[in-house]
Amino acid sequence: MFSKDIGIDLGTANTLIFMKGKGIIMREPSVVAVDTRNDTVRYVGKEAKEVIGRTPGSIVAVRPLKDGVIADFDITASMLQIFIKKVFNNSMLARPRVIICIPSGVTEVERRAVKEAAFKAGAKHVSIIEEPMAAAIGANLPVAEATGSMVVDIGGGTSEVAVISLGGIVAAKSVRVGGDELDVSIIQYIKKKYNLLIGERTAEDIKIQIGSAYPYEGEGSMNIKGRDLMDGLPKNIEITSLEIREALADPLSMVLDAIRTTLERTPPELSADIIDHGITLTGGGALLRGLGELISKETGMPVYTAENPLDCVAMGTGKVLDDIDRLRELLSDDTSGKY
Ligand SMILES: Nc1ncnc2c1ncn2[C@@H]1O[C@H](COP(=O)(O)OP(=O)(O)OP(=O)(O)O)[C@@H](O)[C@H]1O
Repeated sequence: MFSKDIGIDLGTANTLIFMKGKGIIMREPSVVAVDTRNDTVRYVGKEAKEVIGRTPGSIVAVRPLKDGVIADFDITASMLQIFIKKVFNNSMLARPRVIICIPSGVTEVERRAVKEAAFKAGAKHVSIIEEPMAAAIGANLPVAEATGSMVVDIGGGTSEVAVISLGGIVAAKSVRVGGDELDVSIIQYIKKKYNLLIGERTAEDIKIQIGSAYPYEGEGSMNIKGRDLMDGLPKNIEITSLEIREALADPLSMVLDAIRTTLERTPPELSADIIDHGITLTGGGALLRGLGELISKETGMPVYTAENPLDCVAMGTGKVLDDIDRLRELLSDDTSGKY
């Protein structure tokens, strides 16, 4: 029977599902709202994200993957099962083959556990692919060729830097700094400077609207709302793009350090290729204004942002599904030879 194989980008911020023959068919935040009275999952994805910070005491919104690791396995597994069932409208004609990309920091136990969750959701075969490899494939880098390609995937919880050649990762570094950490830095900056407490969603909004890594044309300011820590009352303040750039400088310097370290570990022949072809940015963090300029200035390399950076990892899993006979060797755990 015809089976619709799927590729899953199980990210700390977003989960995307690619279906063979259809492309990306689901994009949902990796968020679950749990009713603590009976430990049941009440909402997942977009619905759950909407209720973050607004739930009554008994319903808690959790992000089961945090800082690039699986913080709560059972909830991750339930979320994965709900997403898989959702894309098949709860009716699988035939059991699908699944390729999952998980944050690279996860342990062997977590890796096996994620596979188990996919099996429970009805998968026939489950393979894992390394995140930077999937990102590079999704960004159309020539990963299988004898040339060095450098990818920097900046997600919600982690930033993964890798140099890939001949289908393998030659040098890599992963840091637990991604878009979430940028949001936290904004919260801390505003708290310290203005004694104002803002929520995670407001911080992300500020980052997307006026955040930057490098000066840009049309710099501006934004009116934000929070709770004054002195008198506990709601308050408005005006914040400028310059201040936000200052707030983001520290976490961004950690990403820059990871890029420098990876470049230092890269064999000279491949370094020469990177000078020629540049560094490719993927992941939602790549959308931060001026990030390419900053990395280019600090490394002296040309930097390109992939088209649709948020989709690269899911597209990468999809390309492997589409061309499994040729690309099977890029899966990190397909030792059987029988995909
Ligand atoms: N326009 C934008 N400017 C800056 N950051 C953005 C923008 N759009 C999205 N982001 C950030 O991108 C991050 C999510 O990226 P992505 O979906 O690639 O992460 P993920 O794959 O779920 O995480 P990970 O790779 O760590 O598992 C969030 O932190 C989000 O705030």
